[in-house]
Amino acid sequence: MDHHVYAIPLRNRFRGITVREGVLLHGPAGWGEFCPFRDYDVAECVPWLAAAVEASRDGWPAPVRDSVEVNTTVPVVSPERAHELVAESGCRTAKVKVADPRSSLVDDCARVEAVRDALGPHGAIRVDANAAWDVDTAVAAIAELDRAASGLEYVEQPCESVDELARVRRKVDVRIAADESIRRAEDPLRVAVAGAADVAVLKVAPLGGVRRALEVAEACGLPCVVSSAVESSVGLAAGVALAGALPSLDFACGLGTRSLLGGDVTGNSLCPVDGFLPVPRRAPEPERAADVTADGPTRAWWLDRLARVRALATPA
Ligand SMILES: O=C(O)CCC(=O)c1ccccc1C(=O)O
Ligand SMILES: [Mg+2]
Repeated sequence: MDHHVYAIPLRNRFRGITVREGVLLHGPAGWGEFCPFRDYDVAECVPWLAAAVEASRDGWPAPVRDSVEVNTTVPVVSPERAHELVAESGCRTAKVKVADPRSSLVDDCARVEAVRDALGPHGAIRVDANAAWDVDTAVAAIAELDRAASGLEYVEQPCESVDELARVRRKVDVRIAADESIRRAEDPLRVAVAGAADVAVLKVAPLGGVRRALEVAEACGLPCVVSSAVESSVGLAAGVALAGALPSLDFACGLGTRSLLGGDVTGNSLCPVDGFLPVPRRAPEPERAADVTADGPTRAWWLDRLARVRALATPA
């Protein structure tokens, strides 16, 4: 079989979704994963296909390290649940989702305090606001969250625009990381030139593959953090390959997301051990894909999407 459509339930709602779906593609170099979120239009899916084609047809560039430190990712959950997730992760760094419509700043601070308690004084805490704040709200919220964390490592995408990020960055002492601003940028260099961020977040699929993400890393000239899009272990492997190939890596990567899923396509998942993942040479075989096969309508929806993205990506 050269493709497999999967549907994996999430253990907690994340980014408004409760099930992660996509297509695994097989080629001469192994397996790739195509899993753009349902709300993306066809054009936005094109780089995701390029990343899956790279993995399955070409493989990845050689790594320069053999393991990668990762953060655990804490969704919008109760402080008690956040404490448990961090304690069971084995990671020294945690990323906490904040500024969600279902969570007030008071809730966010309580969750961050619980995460600090679970990590101990030497762990690192970063927060991700997914562009939810305006400049003044960001400046005030960052001060509160920095206090609750007893020091934040960085704040990811506090506001939407590059200009707003730059303004927040001038007003706070906490580092700013750009995520959506890198992913959606036609010119990632602009983020650095504008003085908008201290750290760039790179995701393989929206950037169009490991090679393209390495070019973006070089062009933006910032320290990079590789993050997942909450893929199965097949897609996660591409993220770890990128993290393994970056010339320098100063922060833990957002690739500890296997635990957000209630299943996987592989028997041997990319779960961090003591906060580290081994750098793979190719994606793992999806030998357990049959456990998470999508139902008929879901399968039809994905094969139709794949055909339309292919048609756009390879003009007749
Ligand atoms: O960075 C991490 O810790 C996990 C990945 C993550 O948060 C994420 C996953 C899917 C879509 C968006 C995001 C995000 O960083 O905003
Ligand atoms: Mg982010």
